[in-house]
Amino acid sequence: MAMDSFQTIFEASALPHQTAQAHETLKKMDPNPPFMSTYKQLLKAQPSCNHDLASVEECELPLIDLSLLYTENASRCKREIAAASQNWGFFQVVNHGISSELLHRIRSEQVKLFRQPFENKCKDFSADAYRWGTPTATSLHQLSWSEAYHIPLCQSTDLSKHNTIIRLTIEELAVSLSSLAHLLGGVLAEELGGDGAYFERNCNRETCYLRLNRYPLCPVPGGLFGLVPHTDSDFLTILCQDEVGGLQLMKDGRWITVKPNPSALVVNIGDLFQAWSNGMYKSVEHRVISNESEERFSVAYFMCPSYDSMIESEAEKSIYRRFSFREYRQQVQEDVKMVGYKVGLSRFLVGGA
Ligand SMILES: O=C(O)CCC(=O)C(=O)O
Ligand SMILES: [Fe+2]
Repeated sequence: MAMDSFQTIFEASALPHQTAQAHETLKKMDPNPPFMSTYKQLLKAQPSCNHDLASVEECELPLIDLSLLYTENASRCKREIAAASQNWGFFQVVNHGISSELLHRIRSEQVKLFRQPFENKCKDFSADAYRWGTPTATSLHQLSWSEAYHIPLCQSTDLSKHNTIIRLTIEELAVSLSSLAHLLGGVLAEELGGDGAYFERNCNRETCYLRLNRYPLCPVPGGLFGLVPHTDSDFLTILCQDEVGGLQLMKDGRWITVKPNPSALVVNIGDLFQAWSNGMYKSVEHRVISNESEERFSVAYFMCPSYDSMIESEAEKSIYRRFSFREYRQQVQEDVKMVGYKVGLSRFLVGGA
């Protein structure tokens, strides 16, 4: 039965009445990465992937109204941001100061960018910005059914050789998201009694990244991960998602689905903030679930420091040893290569191996 449905997926893409030439032309125009042919062996070996997604509950993340920061309720608002970062590692913000016109503009540029033929995608931005699937996957559980442009903002001047509009839109968005990230980072640092200006000094537009994600329709029965479970290797991430949904996070040992809120941005704590706050703020595992009927888009801004920035908490007894962002990145890359996955912060525990 499972094998039948797998064959149907493959055969659906074979059009018997087409000439070879027409087929070639269609293939050339296809925006989708060649998931089915590339992962044919994995899909054959494991025709459906039981991620046990059915039992996942939907919830609303703590919702923070940032306009309160400019009222007499500012202290309460700051405490709520810190509490959500401790208890959830995730929250959503409204009245965040990013214009909805700009968010719509980036979305429509992003859609155009991803709708171009697959063949053109590597050519548009600098060579290694465009990624799709998971080249190292040896099982369906390790495969991300998505494509992305992972854009270092330091390259914003030569971001896109051909497309000026998207370049300008990305630059404009980076400026706004950078102020929002500094604002949130400052609040979180001050709530810890720490250095509120740390992020202004160590993270600037040159050191941060913007990631444009697209989750294409996934015809595999039972669905696959759009993005495999992970934590982010930054201080904090600001995410603008569409209304399709699919983002899930780990809370109290269970996966829960985040209910999309069209007027909110989602914020999550990354590994560096967990270390910097001595484990107070949580870098929580999250993942995206693909679906077979609606494609999904999201934009993520990663607040990262310069590679030489040192990450250490001001606590008397630090859980993690002092490390540079460069060291962290290198360790993550080495682990992915050697162990097959990101080990993350546990590598940097005081007294750890
Ligand atoms: O698309 C999403 O909802 C999440 C994206 C994400 O987690 C990431 O890019 O690190
Ligand atoms: Fe993430």
